[in-house]
Amino acid sequence: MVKLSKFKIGLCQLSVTTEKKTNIDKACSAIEFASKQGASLVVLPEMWNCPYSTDYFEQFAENFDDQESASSYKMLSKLASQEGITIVGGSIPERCEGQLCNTCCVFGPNGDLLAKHRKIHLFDVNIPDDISFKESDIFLAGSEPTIVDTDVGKIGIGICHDIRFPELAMVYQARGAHLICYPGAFNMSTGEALWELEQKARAVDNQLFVATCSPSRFSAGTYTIWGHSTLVDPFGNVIATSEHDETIVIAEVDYSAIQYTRDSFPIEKQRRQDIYKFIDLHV
Ligand SMILES: NC(=O)CC(=O)C(=O)O
Repeated sequence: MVKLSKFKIGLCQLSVTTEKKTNIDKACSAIEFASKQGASLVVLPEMWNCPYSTDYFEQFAENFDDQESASSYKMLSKLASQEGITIVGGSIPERCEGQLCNTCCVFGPNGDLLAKHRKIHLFDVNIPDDISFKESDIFLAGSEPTIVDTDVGKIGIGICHDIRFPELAMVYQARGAHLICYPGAFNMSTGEALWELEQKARAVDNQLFVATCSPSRFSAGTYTIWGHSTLVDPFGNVIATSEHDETIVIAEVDYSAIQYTRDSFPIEKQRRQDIYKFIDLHV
């Protein structure tokens, strides 16, 4: 049940250091700042507590069941309840049964964990003379879509490369999502070419809001990050965005734009399942 159909969102584009405590302190201040600006939903970047680099993931990983050591996880839960807001906690490396996952935790206003999304599509890429990265050397892929009912609507979660798979966004749309949040860390070449395009495509195809949140460009590690955390509406308009520096984007989400867009272009009613013979995405 949506309590707020019009609210402010805060996208915290943080610069990530090699000191975990510094990263947690920065995230904590950013969440408090966004909340003071009136944000009811705050989103953090992919890998906000750890440089986006395969040499750091193991060292920064947390086991969420071990409350003593899970300092990033605990901070998010505490801040959600302290500020009375919903937090889509970007992602951090999660230690799970002897393996690592790239995991996003969502907390509600009383600090409870509402959902946990493990990145489904791992970022394995090799662009000759440009970039090579292989998340699957380190991470185990998640196997479940994650849609979560919050005070600020039904939110589907994807992590970065997950945005490239329209099927995942379609599952979220079919299950009633108002907004899809993609914490992400695109790099310089994929960022310039595809970051905004992918967001607009997922928003327009599914007639819902898309929010992304990235680390800032000058984060630690050798992977150079694109930045540009953004909010796109169901019509494909960029409601708010940023450059690549550390910043907090505050923007208004108004879910009436979803109905307006769907009434204007009733593509859901016009869909010809008889022709595409798609699998049933609603189950
Ligand atoms: N972190 C990622 O998944 C990066 C990605 O998808 C990209 O294009 O860059």
